[in-house]
Amino acid sequence: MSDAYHHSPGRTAPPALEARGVWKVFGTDAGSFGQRPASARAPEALAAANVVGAVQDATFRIARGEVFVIMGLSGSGKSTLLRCLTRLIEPTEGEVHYDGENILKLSDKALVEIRRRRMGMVFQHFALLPNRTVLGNIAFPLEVQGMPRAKAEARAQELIDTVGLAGREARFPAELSGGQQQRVGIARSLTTNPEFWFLDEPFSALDPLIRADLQAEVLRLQQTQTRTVVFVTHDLDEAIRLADRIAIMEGGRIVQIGTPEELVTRPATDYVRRFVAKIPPARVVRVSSLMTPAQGQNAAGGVKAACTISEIAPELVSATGPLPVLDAGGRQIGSLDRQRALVTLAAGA
Ligand SMILES: Nc1ncnc2c1ncn2[C@@H]1O[C@H](COP(=O)(O)OP(=O)(O)OP(=O)(O)O)[C@@H](O)[C@H]1O
Repeated sequence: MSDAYHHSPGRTAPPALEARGVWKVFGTDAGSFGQRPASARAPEALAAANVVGAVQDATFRIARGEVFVIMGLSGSGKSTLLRCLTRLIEPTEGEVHYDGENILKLSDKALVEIRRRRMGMVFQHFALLPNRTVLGNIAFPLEVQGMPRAKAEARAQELIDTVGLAGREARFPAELSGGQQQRVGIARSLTTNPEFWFLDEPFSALDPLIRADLQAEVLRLQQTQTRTVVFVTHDLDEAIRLADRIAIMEGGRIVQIGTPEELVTRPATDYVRRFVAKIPPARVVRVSSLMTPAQGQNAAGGVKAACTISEIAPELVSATGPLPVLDAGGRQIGSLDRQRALVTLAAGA
């Protein structure tokens, strides 16, 4: 995750990916839906007409390198929205721009090309090729692109090491645990070095420890090779761990988009408030939000502005006065009142 997005989410760079007024409705054709006035698109009107508004008027921008998490209860429209973004499902209405180009206007051929070269995808249940080894599965997308097998396998080997599968390259999918299979899926989705990485509930079927391992893996990969990531989950804990920003969906609509800190400290609706109620503020509130700006000399020690209050708990406990706050480069940009930070640390704990 890059610090820039915590401070000014989505505003510093031109959007890598943008959805404008995206709708996906089931139960009517796009033509007749397009003629509906706004009043006939309200949730009650859709329900009365027996139309499922799986995604309703989704509009957002995702900055390059951002981890954007789509979260919501089962049936809220997360998967459908993700599939609209990749055009695995044809939206009923709206626009989806990659670097300013609307992919809904692309020919099938151009779309396949953009998916192969620029997008990587991981799903909860996706088919590994049963007759290919781990190495063969991971090399597969490159072979599809026409890369000679030996070269593709050399690249695959690098990824095997990256995702911690070294020593298992000759195994077949049936000989792997669920967590290992997901690691193969992750590696396979990254062989082409995609700029955009889409993950749809990739860890939901795994037990909590393996799940935490793989979340850490995603964060580690993101630190070494930054991509624009769209991650779908119904697990708020996972969302908070991974996200620069989270979009919360309810009944097909995005009800709030914000950093984890914004959602916890300023929930826009009761629905969001109930979702985030169990999250201790210290886990999401950043030092930068509580500090008083100050220019100082090079401080001998201090805490990073981008850290959460939980992350600096040891420093807070041992400090005797205000703590210098440092930017990523180690320059002092503020001062943190210890008492104020301790109040946040205690809240909800
Ligand atoms: N092909 C389809 N035909 C009709 N309705 C559909 C279809 N696909 C999805 N829906 C409906 O659209 C809504 C959103 O579904 P979606 O799968 O996107 O939700 P979700 O938030 O991803 O749920 P989950 O967490 O359970 O996967 C649901 O009401 C679902 O029943």
